[in-house]
Amino acid sequence: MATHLDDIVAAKRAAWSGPAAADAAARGRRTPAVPGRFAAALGGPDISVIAEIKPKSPSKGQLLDPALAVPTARSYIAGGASAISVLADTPYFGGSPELVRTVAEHPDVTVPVMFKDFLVDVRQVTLAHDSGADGILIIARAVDDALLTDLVRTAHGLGLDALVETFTQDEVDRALTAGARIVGINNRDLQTFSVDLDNSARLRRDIPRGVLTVSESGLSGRPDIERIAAHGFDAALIGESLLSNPDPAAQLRSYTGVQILEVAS
Ligand SMILES: O=C(O)c1ccccc1NCC(=O)[C@H](O)[C@H](O)COP(=O)(O)O
Repeated sequence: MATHLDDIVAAKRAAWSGPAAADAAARGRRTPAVPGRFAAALGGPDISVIAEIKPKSPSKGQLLDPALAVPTARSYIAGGASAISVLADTPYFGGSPELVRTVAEHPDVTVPVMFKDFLVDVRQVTLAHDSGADGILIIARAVDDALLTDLVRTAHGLGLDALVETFTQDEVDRALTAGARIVGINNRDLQTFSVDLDNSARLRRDIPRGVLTVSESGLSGRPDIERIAAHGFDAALIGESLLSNPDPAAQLRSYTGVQILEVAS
């Protein structure tokens, strides 16, 4: 059965199938990328939060007026977010590369920004770079091994960090083989939209030390954050629960000081 991800990826492949999409890239980046900036923001003894700006989503519908992206980024930073993820996809998530640029280039945005799209073509990495992002997200399931490796290498070559999102053990293995230095584990099943935090717990075990880990999706409340920190995650990627909270800064502050437990691997 086709998943929601399959539909999104098919649309993205169609959009990037010709030369026209490449014209959307390249308006030039205002300041050079600082290699490792995004990854460095996720290090440290306490759990980091990548707070997401996602105007809408297939699972939750409308979440944020894109015109409020910068004020939202300000409250995320006031609450202690380590980095901000901005959706670059328009049809399904209501973001755009321009929205990434608006947030990344704003003088009040002092933390690294991740370009969040569905990558199916290396030209999208250039687009992310030119949009002022410090990191990209690559969904392992959306690409084959050769393209996964190419996307990771291209990102590193341009001074961007790559967070490779996985959902199964096989995808974790593929991410590590492709040279991922940051591995994300999705808690959301993109076929049913059900969320299971145990997926993070299961797949975290065999990820070696030295690779940063991010638990993604469906996280809300300090108990969730403490739970993933107890499994050794360096960071949490959080969107919907922050966007539906009238005071996201207070929510983020409530996660302060959650220490990451050492894992055996
Ligand atoms: O969020 C969705 O509904 C979604 C649907 C189909 C593909 C991907 C989707 N989300 C991508 C994400 O990575 C999440 O936005 C991110 O992990 C934050 O999740 P949440 O805190 O649950 O908003």
